[in-house]
Amino acid sequence: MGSYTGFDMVPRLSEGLLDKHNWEKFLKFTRERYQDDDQVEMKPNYIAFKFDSNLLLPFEGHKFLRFGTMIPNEDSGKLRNYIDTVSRVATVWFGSRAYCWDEGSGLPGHYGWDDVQRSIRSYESFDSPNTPTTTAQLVLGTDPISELNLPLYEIQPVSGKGQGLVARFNIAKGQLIISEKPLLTTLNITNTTTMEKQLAIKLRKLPKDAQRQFLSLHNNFPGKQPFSNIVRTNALPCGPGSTTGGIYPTISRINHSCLPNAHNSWDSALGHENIYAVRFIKAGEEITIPYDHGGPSDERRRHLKDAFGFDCDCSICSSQPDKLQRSDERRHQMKLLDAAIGDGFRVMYSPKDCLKDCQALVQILEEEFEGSQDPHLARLYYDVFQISIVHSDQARARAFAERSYKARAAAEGENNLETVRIQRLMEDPTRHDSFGLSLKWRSLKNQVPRGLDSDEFEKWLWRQGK
Ligand SMILES: C[S@@+](CC[C@H](N)C(=O)[O-])C[C@H]1O[C@@H](n2cnc3c(N)ncnc32)[C@H](O)[C@@H]1O
Repeated sequence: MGSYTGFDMVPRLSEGLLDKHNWEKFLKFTRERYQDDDQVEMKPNYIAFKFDSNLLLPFEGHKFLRFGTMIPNEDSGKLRNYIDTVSRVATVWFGSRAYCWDEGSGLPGHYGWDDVQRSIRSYESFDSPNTPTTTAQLVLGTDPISELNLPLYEIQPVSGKGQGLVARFNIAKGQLIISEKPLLTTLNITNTTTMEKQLAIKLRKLPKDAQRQFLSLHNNFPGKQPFSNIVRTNALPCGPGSTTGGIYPTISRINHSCLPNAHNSWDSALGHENIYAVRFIKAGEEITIPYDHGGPSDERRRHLKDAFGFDCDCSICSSQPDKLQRSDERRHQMKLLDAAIGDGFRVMYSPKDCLKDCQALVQILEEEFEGSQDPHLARLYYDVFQISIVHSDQARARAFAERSYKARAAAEGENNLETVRIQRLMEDPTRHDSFGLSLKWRSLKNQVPRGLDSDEFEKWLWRQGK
C-alpha cells in the first residue's frame, strides 16, 4: 500500500487569457524540465508521466483538476520527487490556487476521484472554443454581466412578428437566458368549446395580475374563442411529446426560427420552462426557439401555418433559393437517417451500418446548424450510446454518453433530470436496460486507448477501419 499525494487546482482555471497564459508558461517550464526524461512523454493533448495514468497535464488548462497519485510504501523517493517538483512549479505560477495535499499527512485532496477521472477523460479531445461575451470574460474568463443577475433580454417589437425577445447583452452559448413558471398549464383538448369553458374556470382562479398577463398575450386566431386561441398561439409542451401545454408571461413572447439560437426545455423537478442559448447571441439580436418538428421547408411551413397560423420568415425560410435548396436537401437527409437509426432490427443485426448513419448525421447537423446543433446532438449521441451498450461496448458507450451529457447540459442545463440520468449512465453504462443484449462488441469502460490524436480517437470511437 501507500498514500496519495499531489496538487489540485482550486478553483479550476478559466478559459480566460490570463489563466491560459499562466498554464502555457507552467507547461513550457515542465516540458523543458523533463525534455530528456524517458518517463515523461508528449502526447497530442497532454504531457504524460508514465508512472500512472492519472499523472497527466492537459494542454487545455481549464480541464485540469488534479496531478496526483498513490505513492507506494516501497517507492525509493523517485515518484514522490516527480510529484513534489511539478507541485512546486505549479505553486510558483498559481500560488495557493495550486493546492498541495498529502493524505499521509492527514491533508486530503479537494476533488473527488470521480470528478478527477471525468476531467482526465475530457483531455482526449479538444473543446470547441467558446466565444467570450465581454472583454472581461476574454481576459479573466468570468462574465461580470451574468454575475450581476440582470435580465439578459427585453421584450421589443420585431419587424413582421409582433413582439419578441431581444438580447440586451452578449449571451454565451450554454447560458440560461430565462427560467419561468407557467401562468397556467392545460391539456391539449381537441374540442374547443370544452377547452374554452375549462380555461375560463382556470383563469378565474388566477390572481388578477396573471389574468391580465394571459389576456395580453398575442392571439393569432381572433374570433369567438379567445382563451383557447391564446393557448393555441402561445402554449409550449411541458416536455417532449407532452400533451400538457404551458403559457408563460415572457417565454410566450419568444418567436420561432427554423435555425434558432436558443432551446426551450421543461424542468419537471421545478415545474419551470428553461431557455438556454445554443450559440453565442450578440447584444441586440432576437432570441428565437423552434416551434417546428423539422423536415424540409415545405413541411415546416405547412406545420407552422396549420398549427400556429403564420408564414415563417426566418433566416432559412427567407434565404436565396440555392441556399434554401441545400438546406432542404440536408433536412430531408436528416429525416431519412433519423428513421434508419431508430430501426431496432438494424441496431441489433447491422450495428456498424447504424454507427455509420449516426456519424453521417453528426456531419449534416454540423453543416445545417452551424454550431447550434447541441439539442440534436444530445439525442443523437444518446442513440449511439444505446447502440454501443446493446452490444456491451462499455468503453464507447461511456464516451458517447459523455458527449450526449455535454450537449444536453449545454442546451438544457446540468440539473435537468434527463441530463442527470445521462450523467449516471456515463458513470456506469451497465445501468442501461439494454446492456448486454448482445456480446458482439464487448469491452470494459476503461478500455479506451490513450494518447491518440483527435483523428485517431474519432476513428476508434466510430469503429472505422475495423
Ligand atoms: C408565441 S407568439 C410569439 C410572440 C408574439 N410575436 C407576440 O407578439 O407576442 C407566436 C406568434 O408570433 C409570431 N411569430 C413567431 N415566430 C414567427 C416567425 N418566424 N415568422 C413570423 N411570425 C412569427 C406569429 O404571429 C405567431 O403566431
